[in-house]
Amino acid sequence: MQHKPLFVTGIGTDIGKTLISAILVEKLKCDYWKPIQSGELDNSDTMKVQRLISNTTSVFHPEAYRLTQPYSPHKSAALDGIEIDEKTIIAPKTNNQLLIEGAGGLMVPLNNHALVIDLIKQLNAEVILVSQNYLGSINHTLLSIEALKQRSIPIKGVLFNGEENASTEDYITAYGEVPHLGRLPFMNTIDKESVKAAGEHIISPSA
Ligand SMILES: Nc1ncnc2c1ncn2[C@@H]1O[C@H](COP(=O)(O)OP(=O)(O)OP(=O)(O)O)[C@@H](O)[C@H]1O
Ligand SMILES: C[C@H](N)[C@H](N)CCCCCC(=O)O
Ligand SMILES: [Mg+2]
Repeated sequence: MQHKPLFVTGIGTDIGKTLISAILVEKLKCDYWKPIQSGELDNSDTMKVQRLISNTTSVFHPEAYRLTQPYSPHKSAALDGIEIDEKTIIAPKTNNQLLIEGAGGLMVPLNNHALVIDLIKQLNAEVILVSQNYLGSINHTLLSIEALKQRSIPIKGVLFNGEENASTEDYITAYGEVPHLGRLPFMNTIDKESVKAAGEHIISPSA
């Protein structure tokens, strides 16, 4: 059976999407695709995930846009003298489960009319939302869930990253009516071995 793509997004940038994508890619042996890379082209998210996984099944698909500057994609594109055309961003063909990593959070602009959340809808993907515990994260997580629901985008669940806060996690999953997909503790060492072992903290999103 062909699965819908899984789209790993977060409640903001730098929230742990790439690390969690690596753990999921290793656990599910799925393919990885980062459609838009802004900056760090010599150490892209695709290269980071590639370095952290051990299985030989996962295929890494080339980015649709490789932008040289580390900003919101709409700004990075403008600085490179181009405009992102979201309609040209087509999921790569594969018989394997495809995991897609977004850029920043849901309402990050691709150009002056389309946001990351519009791309998720266009790609007919299901979302894994990465949240992290900080004062204000309940608001950011529930707003993200609300935006997805408003557009009828399926939510596989919320994955919590870092320090545990059980009451926050309970509130988010109860009010948001979304599955809790586990919590990744802070990792002192990030390498192939620890990424493989970290799979135990994550509940495989149900089919
Ligand atoms: N659980 C964790 N333990 C240790 N370090 C972590 C953890 N989660 C994230 N980090 C570190 O925090 C930084 C940001 O994480 P990451 O690159 O995964 O964020 P991101 O959401 O993918 O950012 P972007 O929006 O740029 O794609 C990285 O250096 C990553 O290794
Ligand atoms: C460059 C960075 N690492 C991400 N890829 C893009 C983050 C864009 C955030 C925009 C915003 O929400 O203000
Ligand atoms: Mg990333």
